[in-house]
Amino acid sequence: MTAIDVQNLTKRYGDDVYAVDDVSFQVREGEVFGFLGPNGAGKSTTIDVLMDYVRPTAGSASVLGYDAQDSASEVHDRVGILPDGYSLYDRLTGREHVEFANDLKGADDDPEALLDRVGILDAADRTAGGYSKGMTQRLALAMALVGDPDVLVLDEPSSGLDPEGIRDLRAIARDHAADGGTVFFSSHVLSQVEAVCDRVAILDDGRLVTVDTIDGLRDAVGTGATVTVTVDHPPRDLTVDDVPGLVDVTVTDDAVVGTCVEPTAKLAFVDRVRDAGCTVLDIGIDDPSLEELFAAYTHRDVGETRREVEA
Ligand SMILES: Nc1ncnc2c1ncn2[C@@H]1O[C@H](COP(=O)(O)OP(=O)(O)OP(=O)(O)O)[C@@H](O)[C@H]1O
Repeated sequence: MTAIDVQNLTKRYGDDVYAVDDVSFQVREGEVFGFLGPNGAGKSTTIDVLMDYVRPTAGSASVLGYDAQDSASEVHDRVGILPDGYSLYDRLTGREHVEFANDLKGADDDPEALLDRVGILDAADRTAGGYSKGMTQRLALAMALVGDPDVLVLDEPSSGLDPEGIRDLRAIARDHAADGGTVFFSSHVLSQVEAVCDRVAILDDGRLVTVDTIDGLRDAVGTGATVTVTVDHPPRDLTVDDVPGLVDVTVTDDAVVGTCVEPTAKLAFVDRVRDAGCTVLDIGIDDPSLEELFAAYTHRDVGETRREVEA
């Protein structure tokens, strides 16, 4: 079944700011779906429409078959949201925040179990005013998990988290999907999306650029994997011209490097190096990073993409 269905969604502010421009995509139940785009791409606006925080100019959005506008309370009952830049109540403790979320959701979850799951059980009875940025984010994630929602919407969830927090977040997202739930993971941090998502939508300047698996994106861009075969000595008679999908072969004193635009070319390439009398000492494969794919799709250079990612 479709968990999230966005059809021809447009949100315009004033006469000429198209925050989201004719965007359509579907998220399947049980998948971790990455929603990727640079700052200002329209990610939060799309989420705001899903939650009926803003009304679309045109098009529609639904969650688990419920129209985001007409059935907002049914949507809210089934969605746990970690909003971008969530503000806590300084004078309430972590435990009280989870109890508050329980009240809002009509749930009866054990605050300690949830706080433990996000790694801040030891701060359960401290007031949130003294929480660090990472702890704040962890608490907001615990609140999103209240009531075991069918759909988890995470807007820039790794913001403020340390590496351990990021690992915990990924595990929570994957567990949620493994249990049949759906995760909508919006981020401008490409590596986060790559590590956890089944499929990715790329949004740029309000428009949907593509929706695909990470492997599908790689195939479509066709930038290929770099295969480095470390050898005992340079090959004497290397014949590679007839290997389909193998391009740009270079030979150094201790390695033969080829770009494979077809997965099957990798093994064939290594075989040919062996056939040329070399002993293969090591094989390294570097797939193009999501950063490079993103740059290719949005027609930016990788340096520009990196600057946006780091912003
Ligand atoms: N209330 C508003 N009034 C006017 N313009 C807005 C409003 N909300 C968003 N925008 C504009 O819409 C565009 C998309 O913004 P949005 O916040 O959805 O992007 P985003 O992809 O979530 O970015 P970020 O990663 O920085 O959070 C931006 O150009 C933004 O300035």
